[in-house]
Amino acid sequence: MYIQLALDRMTMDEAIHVTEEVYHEIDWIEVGTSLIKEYGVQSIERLKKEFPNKLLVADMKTMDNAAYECQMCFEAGADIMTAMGVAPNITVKTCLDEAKKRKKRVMIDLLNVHETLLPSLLEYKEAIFCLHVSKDEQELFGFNAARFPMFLEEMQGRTWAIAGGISLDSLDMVKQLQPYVVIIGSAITKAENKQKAAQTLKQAIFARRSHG
Ligand SMILES: O=C([C@H](O)CO)[C@H](O)[C@H](O)COP(=O)(O)O
Repeated sequence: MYIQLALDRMTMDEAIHVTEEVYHEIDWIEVGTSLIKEYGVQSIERLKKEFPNKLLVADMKTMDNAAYECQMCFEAGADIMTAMGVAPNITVKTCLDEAKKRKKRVMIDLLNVHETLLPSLLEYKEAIFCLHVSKDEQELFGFNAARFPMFLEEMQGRTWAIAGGISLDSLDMVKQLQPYVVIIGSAITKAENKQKAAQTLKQAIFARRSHG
């Protein structure tokens, strides 16, 4: 199980500082959507420059304009980009094609994907799927991704990630689900002692680390 650190709602300097603090506890770095919106693709460039040895995920949440957005984020240094599963199928497919051309990958965010749409997305065997509970659902409804995860059966045999309000409290449940990637943002980035928070989370995960 890999740990992906999600960097959101902070300045670029804070993002770099947090990553330095927890560098040894995490595997992948996510340039959060909020950083990309606030600072543009320079946020991707800067994080790749600072941390060239970590795999970098650009949380573009692409909904349209796939070729252009892929070019922007991959040229800036992203190793993986995210596309929304609810986007038109041609958009998702174009992201996968663009990624393949460059030997990069796409994470398909299943946020708000209806079960009738899922089968067409599961055709993309090379994708990483992300079971995601949104920030708004977390903050306004108290949901988190480990509590009522959807599409677990469908994820069997696939490469998949889980995201949305995951913390030490929900980690036992996450471990049982055995995702390929566990995406953690606020539980680390908003903790008073970020290094300690990341260390504790990693120790809890490492106790049953199965691959990676
Ligand atoms: O994708 C995310 C969210 O939509 C905000 O852009 C976060 O990366 C994801 O939710 C992980 O962050 P936490 O929920 O704070 O753990």
